[in-house]
Amino acid sequence: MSAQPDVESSSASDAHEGGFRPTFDVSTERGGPNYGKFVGQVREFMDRVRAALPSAELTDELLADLKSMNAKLVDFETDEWTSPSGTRIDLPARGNITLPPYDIVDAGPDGVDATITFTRFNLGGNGAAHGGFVALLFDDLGGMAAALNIEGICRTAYLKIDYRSLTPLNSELAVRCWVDRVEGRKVYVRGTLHEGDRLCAEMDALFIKLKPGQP
Ligand SMILES: CCCCCCCCCCCC(=O)SCCNC(=O)CCNC(=O)[C@H](O)C(C)(C)COP(=O)(O)OP(=O)(O)OC[C@H]1O[C@@H](n2cnc3c(N)ncnc32)[C@H](O)[C@@H]1OP(=O)(O)O
Repeated sequence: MSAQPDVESSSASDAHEGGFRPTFDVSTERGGPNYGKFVGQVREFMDRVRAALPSAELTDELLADLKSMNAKLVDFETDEWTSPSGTRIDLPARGNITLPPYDIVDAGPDGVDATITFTRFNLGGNGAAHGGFVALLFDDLGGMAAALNIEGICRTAYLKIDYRSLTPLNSELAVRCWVDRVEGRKVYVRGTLHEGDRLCAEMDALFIKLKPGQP
């Protein structure tokens, strides 16, 4: 299991509180004991689709399979606060299939350390990761670093990425985000992404602490 930040339980009466919640119902059981394997298969499928040149027959076969699978999920839609894809804190990236599947190594007021391995789904071009996925990784982990530092919830005001060298696929990378300084509601966050000693990218971001009820 990944090390994960502490989050407290909140009640359903908080349903319309603003922004990203500092607290949400924690459950490592939603979706069942195999939900993590399910997400893993979804991610593998996205990798394989990105890499595949299927025959026309296989495309038709997979299309039928996917229609069948989508139909099975129609009646199980839930809100963002109770979907396991985003709230399963025991899984990489909280089980959120939108995010690159980072693993938290350590997280607290001093910053967030994580590892990430980008794969074929994250391909930008010529073997390197897409810069948008690097920014997405930094936005989420930077937001987490800000939230843990100020014990409040923030939204990104700006997110600047310097791409210092190519970010590879299929290689474990180290990412770190930390709060540089806090000025009132403004939380300035820095970040780095390394392959070994090589710096791939740096982040300079501003997160704004949300006022109570602010969306
Ligand atoms: C454990 C948890 C796990 C969970 C961890 C989950 C982490 C998820 C992280 C994902 C975060 C996102 O992607 S959030 C989604 C992307 N972001 C958004 O959609 C935000 C859209 N923008 C907004 O909603 C708004 O503009 C805000 C909230 C950013 C700011 O509006 P506001 O609250 O009215 O504040 P405002 O008065 O305008 O600004 C406050 C101060 O910041 C300054 N300021 C505002 N924007 C900027 C800017 N771009 N560049 C420079 N400075 C700025 C202002 O000059 C002012 O300075 P001064 O006069 O005080 O000096």
